[in-house]
Amino acid sequence: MAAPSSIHAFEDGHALAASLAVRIAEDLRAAIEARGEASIAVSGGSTPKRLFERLSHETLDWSRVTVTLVDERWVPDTDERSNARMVEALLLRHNAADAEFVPLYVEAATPEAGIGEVRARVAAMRLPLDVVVLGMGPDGHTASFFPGGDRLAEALDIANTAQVVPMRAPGAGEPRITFTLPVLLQARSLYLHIEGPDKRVVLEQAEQAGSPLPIASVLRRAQHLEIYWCP
Ligand SMILES: O=C1O[C@H](COP(=O)(O)O)[C@@H](O)[C@H](O)[C@H]1O
Repeated sequence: MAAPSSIHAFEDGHALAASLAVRIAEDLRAAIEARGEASIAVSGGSTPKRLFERLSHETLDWSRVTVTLVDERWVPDTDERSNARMVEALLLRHNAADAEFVPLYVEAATPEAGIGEVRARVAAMRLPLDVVVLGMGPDGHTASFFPGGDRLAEALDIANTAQVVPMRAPGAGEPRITFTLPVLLQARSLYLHIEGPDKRVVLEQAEQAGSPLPIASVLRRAQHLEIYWCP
Protein backbone atom coordinates (compact mmCIF):
# COMPACT_ATOMS: atom_id res chain seq x y z
CA MET A 1 0.00 0.00 0.00
CA ALA A 2 1.44 3.36 -0.99
CA ALA A 3 -0.48 5.49 1.49
CA PRO A 4 0.29 5.49 5.21
CA SER A 5 -2.56 4.03 7.18
CA SER A 6 -3.08 2.87 10.75
CA ILE A 7 -5.32 0.02 11.77
CA HIS A 8 -7.10 0.00 15.11
CA ALA A 9 -8.55 -3.40 16.02
CA PHE A 10 -11.19 -3.88 18.73
CA GLU A 11 -12.73 -6.91 20.39
CA ASP A 12 -16.25 -5.99 19.31
CA GLY A 13 -18.41 -3.33 17.70
CA HIS A 14 -19.28 -1.69 21.00
CA ALA A 15 -15.64 -1.04 21.89
CA LEU A 16 -14.96 0.18 18.36
CA ALA A 17 -17.92 2.57 18.34
CA ALA A 18 -16.97 3.99 21.74
CA SER A 19 -13.39 4.65 20.68
CA LEU A 20 -14.20 6.06 17.23
CA ALA A 21 -16.92 8.33 18.62
CA VAL A 22 -14.44 9.83 21.10
CA ARG A 23 -11.92 10.35 18.30
CA ILE A 24 -14.43 12.02 15.99
CA ALA A 25 -15.69 14.25 18.78
CA GLU A 26 -12.09 15.39 19.40
CA ASP A 27 -11.76 16.23 15.70
CA LEU A 28 -15.00 18.20 15.69
CA ARG A 29 -14.06 20.14 18.84
CA ALA A 30 -10.65 20.96 17.35
CA ALA A 31 -12.28 22.21 14.15
CA ILE A 32 -14.70 24.42 16.10
CA GLU A 33 -11.81 25.77 18.14
CA ALA A 34 -9.78 26.51 14.99
CA ARG A 35 -12.46 27.76 12.59
CA GLY A 36 -15.64 28.27 14.59
CA GLU A 37 -17.46 25.44 12.82
CA ALA A 38 -17.01 21.79 11.90
CA SER A 39 -18.21 19.38 9.22
CA ILE A 40 -18.51 15.62 9.00
CA ALA A 41 -19.60 13.27 6.21
CA VAL A 42 -20.70 9.84 7.39
CA SER A 43 -21.48 6.59 5.61
CA GLY A 44 -24.77 4.80 5.37
CA GLY A 45 -25.47 1.08 5.30
CA SER A 46 -25.76 -0.95 8.49
CA THR A 47 -22.28 -0.75 10.02
CA PRO A 48 -22.38 2.80 11.49
CA LYS A 49 -25.49 2.33 13.65
CA ARG A 50 -23.64 1.82 16.95
CA LEU A 51 -21.19 4.60 16.08
CA PHE A 52 -24.05 7.05 15.46
CA GLU A 53 -25.65 6.12 18.76
CA ARG A 54 -22.38 6.78 20.66
CA LEU A 55 -21.52 9.92 18.73
CA SER A 56 -24.96 11.45 19.36
CA HIS A 57 -24.11 11.52 23.09
CA GLU A 58 -20.73 13.27 22.70
CA THR A 59 -20.53 16.64 24.36
CA LEU A 60 -19.57 19.43 21.99
CA ASP A 61 -21.20 22.47 20.39
CA TRP A 62 -23.25 20.56 17.84
CA SER A 63 -24.97 23.78 16.73
CA ARG A 64 -21.69 24.57 14.93
CA VAL A 65 -21.50 21.19 13.19
CA THR A 66 -22.72 20.37 9.68
CA VAL A 67 -23.44 16.70 9.04
CA THR A 68 -23.75 15.18 5.59
CA LEU A 69 -23.38 11.77 3.96
CA VAL A 70 -20.56 10.45 1.79
CA ASP A 71 -23.23 8.92 -0.47
CA GLU A 72 -26.96 8.40 -0.74
CA ARG A 73 -29.38 5.98 -2.33
CA TRP A 74 -31.82 7.88 -4.55
CA VAL A 75 -34.84 7.39 -2.31
CA PRO A 76 -36.68 9.83 -0.01
CA ASP A 77 -36.00 9.67 3.71
CA THR A 78 -39.33 7.89 4.23
CA ASP A 79 -37.78 4.84 2.54
CA GLU A 80 -36.08 2.25 4.75
CA ARG A 81 -33.12 2.21 2.33
CA SER A 82 -32.44 5.91 2.86
CA ASN A 83 -29.08 6.65 4.44
CA ALA A 84 -30.46 10.03 5.56
CA ARG A 85 -33.25 8.23 7.41
CA MET A 86 -30.67 6.36 9.50
CA VAL A 87 -28.67 9.52 10.23
CA GLU A 88 -31.84 11.32 11.30
CA ALA A 89 -32.95 8.41 13.48
CA LEU A 90 -29.65 7.51 15.16
CA LEU A 91 -27.20 10.43 14.94
CA LEU A 92 -29.18 13.68 14.89
CA ARG A 93 -30.58 13.31 18.40
CA HIS A 94 -29.50 13.64 22.04
CA ASN A 95 -26.63 16.18 22.11
CA ALA A 96 -26.29 16.03 18.30
CA ALA A 97 -29.88 17.16 17.72
CA ASP A 98 -28.60 20.72 17.22
CA ALA A 99 -26.40 19.82 14.24
CA GLU A 100 -27.31 21.03 10.76
CA PHE A 101 -27.95 18.21 8.29
CA VAL A 102 -27.27 18.53 4.56
CA PRO A 103 -28.99 15.60 2.77
CA LEU A 104 -27.78 14.47 -0.65
CA TYR A 105 -31.28 13.52 -1.87
CA VAL A 106 -33.63 16.11 -3.37
CA GLU A 107 -37.12 15.60 -4.76
CA ALA A 108 -36.29 14.72 -8.35
CA ALA A 109 -37.00 11.57 -10.32
CA THR A 110 -33.34 10.66 -10.80
CA PRO A 111 -29.97 11.72 -9.40
CA GLU A 112 -29.13 13.09 -12.84
CA ALA A 113 -32.18 15.36 -12.65
CA GLY A 114 -31.39 16.43 -9.08
CA ILE A 115 -27.64 16.81 -9.34
CA GLY A 116 -27.74 20.59 -9.90
CA GLU A 117 -29.63 21.17 -6.67
CA VAL A 118 -27.40 18.81 -4.72
CA ARG A 119 -24.29 20.54 -6.10
CA ALA A 120 -25.69 23.88 -4.95
CA ARG A 121 -26.20 22.47 -1.45
CA VAL A 122 -22.69 21.10 -1.34
CA ALA A 123 -21.24 24.34 -2.70
CA ALA A 124 -22.72 26.13 0.32
CA MET A 125 -20.68 23.91 2.65
CA ARG A 126 -17.18 24.89 3.65
CA LEU A 127 -14.69 22.41 2.25
CA PRO A 128 -12.49 20.57 3.01
CA LEU A 129 -14.61 18.47 5.29
CA ASP A 130 -13.16 18.11 8.78
CA VAL A 131 -14.10 14.46 9.19
CA VAL A 132 -15.02 11.72 6.72
CA VAL A 133 -16.04 8.26 7.90
CA LEU A 134 -16.06 5.73 5.08
CA GLY A 135 -17.59 2.28 5.18
CA MET A 136 -17.01 -0.62 2.83
CA GLY A 137 -19.33 -3.19 1.30
CA PRO A 138 -18.39 -6.86 0.82
CA ASP A 139 -17.80 -6.10 -2.88
CA GLY A 140 -15.10 -3.55 -1.99
CA HIS A 141 -17.26 -0.50 -2.69
CA THR A 142 -16.93 2.56 -0.53
CA ALA A 143 -19.20 5.62 -0.63
CA SER A 144 -21.04 4.74 -3.90
CA PHE A 145 -17.87 3.80 -5.75
CA PHE A 146 -19.26 0.47 -6.94
CA PRO A 147 -17.46 -2.09 -9.10
CA GLY A 148 -18.90 -1.63 -12.60
CA GLY A 149 -20.39 1.77 -11.75
CA ASP A 150 -21.33 3.83 -14.80
CA ARG A 151 -19.40 6.85 -13.52
CA LEU A 152 -16.79 5.06 -11.45
CA ALA A 153 -13.82 6.45 -13.39
CA GLU A 154 -15.23 9.96 -13.05
CA ALA A 155 -15.87 9.53 -9.32
CA LEU A 156 -12.35 8.21 -8.70
CA ASP A 157 -10.61 10.77 -10.93
CA ILE A 158 -8.36 12.72 -8.64
CA ALA A 159 -8.45 15.68 -11.06
CA ASN A 160 -12.25 15.82 -11.17
CA THR A 161 -13.51 19.16 -9.88
CA ALA A 162 -17.11 17.92 -9.45
CA GLN A 163 -17.87 17.38 -5.79
CA VAL A 164 -20.74 14.94 -6.24
CA VAL A 165 -21.73 12.65 -9.12
CA PRO A 166 -24.63 10.29 -9.81
CA MET A 167 -23.84 6.57 -9.87
CA ARG A 168 -25.59 3.49 -11.18
CA ALA A 169 -24.19 -0.01 -10.82
CA PRO A 170 -25.46 -3.60 -10.95
CA GLY A 171 -24.69 -4.14 -7.27
CA ALA A 172 -25.98 -0.79 -6.05
CA GLY A 173 -29.71 -1.48 -5.95
CA GLU A 174 -31.18 1.94 -6.62
CA PRO A 175 -29.39 4.82 -8.38
CA ARG A 176 -27.01 6.71 -6.13
CA ILE A 177 -25.30 10.00 -5.58
CA THR A 178 -21.82 10.15 -4.13
CA PHE A 179 -19.12 12.56 -3.14
CA THR A 180 -16.12 12.15 -5.41
CA LEU A 181 -12.82 10.69 -4.25
CA PRO A 182 -10.87 13.99 -4.30
CA VAL A 183 -13.38 15.64 -1.94
CA LEU A 184 -13.29 12.68 0.46
CA LEU A 185 -9.49 12.47 0.41
CA GLN A 186 -9.16 16.16 1.27
CA ALA A 187 -10.84 15.61 4.64
CA ARG A 188 -8.73 16.71 7.57
CA SER A 189 -9.43 13.37 9.27
CA LEU A 190 -10.25 10.29 7.20
CA TYR A 191 -11.54 7.07 8.78
CA LEU A 192 -12.56 3.69 7.38
CA HIS A 193 -14.95 1.78 9.63
CA ILE A 194 -15.41 -1.91 8.83
CA GLU A 195 -16.62 -4.86 10.87
CA GLY A 196 -16.40 -8.63 10.41
CA PRO A 197 -13.77 -11.11 9.23
CA ASP A 198 -15.06 -11.10 5.65
CA LYS A 199 -14.47 -7.39 5.28
CA ARG A 200 -10.95 -7.77 6.70
CA VAL A 201 -10.26 -10.27 3.92
CA VAL A 202 -11.62 -7.82 1.32
CA LEU A 203 -9.42 -5.11 2.81
CA GLU A 204 -6.37 -7.37 2.49
CA GLN A 205 -7.28 -8.07 -1.14
CA ALA A 206 -7.57 -4.33 -1.76
CA GLU A 207 -4.09 -3.83 -0.30
CA GLN A 208 -2.56 -5.98 -3.04
CA ALA A 209 -0.80 -4.04 -5.80
CA GLY A 210 -3.09 -3.39 -8.76
CA SER A 211 -6.29 -4.33 -6.94
CA PRO A 212 -9.31 -3.17 -8.99
CA LEU A 213 -11.54 -2.90 -5.92
CA PRO A 214 -12.85 0.67 -5.50
CA ILE A 215 -11.66 0.85 -1.88
CA ALA A 216 -8.13 0.28 -3.19
CA SER A 217 -8.22 3.80 -4.67
CA VAL A 218 -8.68 5.17 -1.16
CA LEU A 219 -5.89 3.01 0.26
CA ARG A 220 -3.49 4.11 -2.49
CA ARG A 221 -4.32 7.79 -2.50
CA ALA A 222 -5.08 8.75 1.10
CA GLN A 223 -2.46 10.90 2.81
CA HIS A 224 -3.43 9.29 6.07
CA LEU A 225 -6.21 6.82 6.73
CA GLU A 226 -7.26 5.48 10.11
CA ILE A 227 -8.88 2.08 9.79
CA TYR A 228 -11.21 0.96 12.59
CA TRP A 229 -12.01 -2.76 12.54
CA CYS A 230 -13.49 -5.47 14.74
CA PRO A 231 -14.32 -9.14 14.05
O1 LIG B 1 -24.78 1.08 0.36
C1 LIG B 1 -23.91 1.41 1.15
O2 LIG B 1 -23.09 0.45 1.62
C2 LIG B 1 -21.82 0.76 2.25
C3 LIG B 1 -21.50 -0.41 3.17
O3 LIG B 1 -22.62 -0.69 3.97
P1 LIG B 1 -22.66 -1.86 5.07
O4 LIG B 1 -24.13 -2.14 5.26
O5 LIG B 1 -21.90 -3.04 4.52
O6 LIG B 1 -22.03 -1.28 6.30
C4 LIG B 1 -21.83 2.10 2.95
O7 LIG B 1 -20.53 2.43 3.35
C5 LIG B 1 -22.42 3.15 2.02
O8 LIG B 1 -22.41 4.43 2.64
C6 LIG B 1 -23.84 2.78 1.69
O9 LIG B 1 -24.47 3.72 0.84
